[in-house]
Amino acid sequence: MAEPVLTIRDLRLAFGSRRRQTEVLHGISLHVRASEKVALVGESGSGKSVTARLAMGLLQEAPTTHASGSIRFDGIDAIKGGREIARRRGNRVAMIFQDPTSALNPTFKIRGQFREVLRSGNPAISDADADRQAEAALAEVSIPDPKRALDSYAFQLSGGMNQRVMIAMALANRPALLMADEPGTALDVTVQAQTLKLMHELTEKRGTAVLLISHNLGVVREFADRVYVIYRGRIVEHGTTAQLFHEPRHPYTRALLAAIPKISGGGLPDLPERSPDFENPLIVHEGCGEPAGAIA
Ligand SMILES: Nc1ncnc2c1ncn2[C@@H]1O[C@H](COP(=O)(O)OP(=O)(O)OP(=O)(O)O)[C@@H](O)[C@H]1O
Repeated sequence: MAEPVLTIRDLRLAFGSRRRQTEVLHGISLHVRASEKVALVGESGSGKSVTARLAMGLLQEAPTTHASGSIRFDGIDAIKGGREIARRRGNRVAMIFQDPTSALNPTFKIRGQFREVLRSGNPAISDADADRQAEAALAEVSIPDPKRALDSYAFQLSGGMNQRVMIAMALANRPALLMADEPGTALDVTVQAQTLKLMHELTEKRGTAVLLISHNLGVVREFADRVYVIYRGRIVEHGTTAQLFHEPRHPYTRALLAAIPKISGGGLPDLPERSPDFENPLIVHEGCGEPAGAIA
């Protein structure tokens, strides 16, 4: 079996001063093997993002952060070598965030940001070569006019386009591991589903390992090979995706499964079939209550 690209053992994290600390991670252990797709699932505040940020070397330098345990990526301990891990970001390990538009720099065009990413993997790359690679990468994520996208600012592109740009950038240096923190949750559900599908296809093609962070077990069902369920800073259950869905053992996993929205195909039962007429708000459709103009 392939060696893990990421191994986290007994990870503990507390925030606060030396004298007064609050522990938020109470001994997390998980691993991700080469080419494997693993999900870390739990509700808001359970400790998913801080685990990923520690693994990316993004948190441990802060004076109010107290981390112990081990996070090994590429033979480097991220707890001790935060700077070294951070240096490798975008090269051997990359991250995709929830909101692509705010993750991109609003003051630079996509072209400049893409060149910077490619240069972090290959400092000697020329502008012309970087642009060629960027165009090919954008075409691969189905951006219709890559040249035009490169000459745009993030705010000129839709959220869905920015998410594709982020995926193209994250995978541009062929990282061994991609960490995706709730990708697309800031966008609508259709775009979120497309984002996950695209990410799945590209990482599958390239053999990139993925750690997907999500609060929604429904989202990870199609995506992940294995799932870790995190609850209040502890892994309460882990197993293959099929095991977890068919035989959930922990009550919290069962509660997460029960929270998956069910689409039965029958539509929402209590709503009238016709939607309100926004061009003629005074016309009241059956079941919609008072006309807009009637509200004092
Ligand atoms: N910089 C910080 N200082 C103090 N506490 C923090 C800090 N960052 C996170 N926390 C706390 O750590 C806990 C875990 O936060 P984390 O962001 O990892 O949760 P999460 O599971 O990713 O939730 P969400 O889905 O809402 O992002 C929370 O109680 C949060 O308030």
